[in-house]
Amino acid sequence: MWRRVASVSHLFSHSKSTKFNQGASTFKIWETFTSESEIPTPSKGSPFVTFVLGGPGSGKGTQCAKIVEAFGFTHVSAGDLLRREIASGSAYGSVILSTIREGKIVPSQVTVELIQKEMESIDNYKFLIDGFPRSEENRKAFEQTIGAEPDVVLFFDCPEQEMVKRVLNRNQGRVDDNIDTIKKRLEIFDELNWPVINYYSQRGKLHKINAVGTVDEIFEKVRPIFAPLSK
Ligand SMILES: Nc1ncnc2c1ncn2[C@@H]1O[C@H](COP(=O)(O)OP(=O)(O)O)[C@@H](O)[C@H]1O
Ligand SMILES: Nc1ccn([C@@H]2O[C@H](COP(=O)(O)OP(=O)(O)O)[C@@H](O)[C@H]2O)c(=O)n1
Ligand SMILES: [Mg+2]
Repeated sequence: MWRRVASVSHLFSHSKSTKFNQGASTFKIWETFTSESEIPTPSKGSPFVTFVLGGPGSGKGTQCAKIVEAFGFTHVSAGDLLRREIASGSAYGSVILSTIREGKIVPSQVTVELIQKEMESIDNYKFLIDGFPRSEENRKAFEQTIGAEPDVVLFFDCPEQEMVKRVLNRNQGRVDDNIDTIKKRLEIFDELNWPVINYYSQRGKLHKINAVGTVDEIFEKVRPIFAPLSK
């Protein structure tokens, strides 16, 4: 039932000779970037994808809202898409719910399909993909299915104690914002996140941001990354 079709191809169709569909040769382009502050220049013909990584409660969603406001991105939250799928009563709903409740990672095939559909439905070329990829499996599934790599990867680096405190105070009625599930999520984050971080760090795409401070203080560290982009 899952198809390896880049049906977001309308987004990528103008980028035939760009990094989006050159496979391994993509990396050659990126190896030339020596400074992590350099980002590629986006154009309306091809999507500009930013992955937003960080542990639970590190402030990904909060900072995404600020980036949307300042730079005109569309926020695509993997967790929100999964919760929307549960609420819609879809066939995947019960599996997704039990996976989230256990603090585990939903199979990449499901999450990537939701992200792909969402990207297709949006009339914008600047995307923030929040909470994804959470594992190497997630990362590879996105690249293989969508045929694209991110342009920028943000990583909100936050101490565990601070993340736990924030999640327990979040008050959004989420089934996974309780101490038992948080512990599990942090364990899984620790186990699966670092290979993804290392992967993008080696490719010069990673922007690691200290996520301790006020929301505005943190955004002032994010802002310069996107400064070359106009809204
Ligand atoms: N810099 C910050 N300092 C204190 N609390 C924060 C900060 N950023 C976000 N929060 C709060 O912490 C909770 C988790 O933030 P959120 O953006 O949902 O994180 P994530 O998406 O990474 O799980 C929310 O209640 C949010 O209001
Ligand atoms: N790529 C993803 C993103 C979220 N999820 C699931 O959805 C849950 C909530 O994700 P989220 O991004 O909304 O959570 P926060 O980091 O924002 O607290 C995760 O703990 C996973 O169970 C997933 O399986 N795969
Ligand atoms: Mg979030």
